[in-house]
Amino acid sequence: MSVVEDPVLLRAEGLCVSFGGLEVLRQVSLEVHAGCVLGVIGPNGAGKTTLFNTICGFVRPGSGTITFAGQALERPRPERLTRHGIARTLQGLGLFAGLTVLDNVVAGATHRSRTSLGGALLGSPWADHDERALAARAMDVLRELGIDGDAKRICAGLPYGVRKRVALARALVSQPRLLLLDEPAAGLSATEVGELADIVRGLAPATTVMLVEHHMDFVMNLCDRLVVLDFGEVIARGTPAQVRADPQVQRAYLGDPVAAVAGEGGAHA
Ligand SMILES: Nc1ncnc2c1ncn2[C@@H]1O[C@H](COP(=O)(O)OP(=O)(O)OP(=O)(O)O)[C@@H](O)[C@H]1O
Repeated sequence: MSVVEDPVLLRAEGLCVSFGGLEVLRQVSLEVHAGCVLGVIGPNGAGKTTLFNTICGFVRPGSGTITFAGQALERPRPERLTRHGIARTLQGLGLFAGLTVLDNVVAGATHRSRTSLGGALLGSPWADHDERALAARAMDVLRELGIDGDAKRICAGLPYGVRKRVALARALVSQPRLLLLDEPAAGLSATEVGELADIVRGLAPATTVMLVEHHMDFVMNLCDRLVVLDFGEVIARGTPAQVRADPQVQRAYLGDPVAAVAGEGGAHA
């Protein structure tokens, strides 16, 4: 008998988060289907990054549950996320400025190494083998992202668009099942945004993507489904076309360019 796998890779149910008296997430529920690109949008302060932080275990919800690949993610430890099959990029990139591009990317995959710290210090044969395998894998990812020529360069001083790709490579090298991208298009030129969309579309089908983003053209063209947050609540969900036509979404963006939600060329909501 074949086992039918749940098409929902990540499910959040009834997430509530408060900081002091401020309710930042209120009963947020969503599903991320395997192999899809889900975009989370909403005005500034809507709770998007807090939602990511909750999934990653940086923020503990007051109530609610998160299930990943059918297993409850109870108190996920951020440093263990890649072991679960989840990787994340940060708004602030979080690269080691003084390290090379390659070393930054290898740092994202060290959980896959079989070498213990003791083994590495004692020069176990696994240590060399693992290091070479990780470097080869990291080079493959850099090649896929078109920045293998920068592998030996120190990150500091590289153009912002290249450093953004390094951050993406560092997340991808752990071969995550779920990739969380926090404002991946922010600060990129129009050309770079288009290239990024191609990269995300071209990811292995086994990679599911959840992204937070303000760049509406990018979101509307790339995402399979959207969830819209406003003041910590889900106010709409559906395909980009459904969300774009939703009057509540348009109202939420009043004060920001409504045209941006309507996909009429505004770059940022
Ligand atoms: N650690 C924290 N302590 C207190 N308040 C916080 C904390 N983190 C976020 N907040 C507040 O929670 C609200 C939601 O913030 P969050 O960063 O999740 O929103 P966002 O939708 O990602 O916004 P943006 O689009 O501007 O990045 C904001 O009012 C913010 O000031």
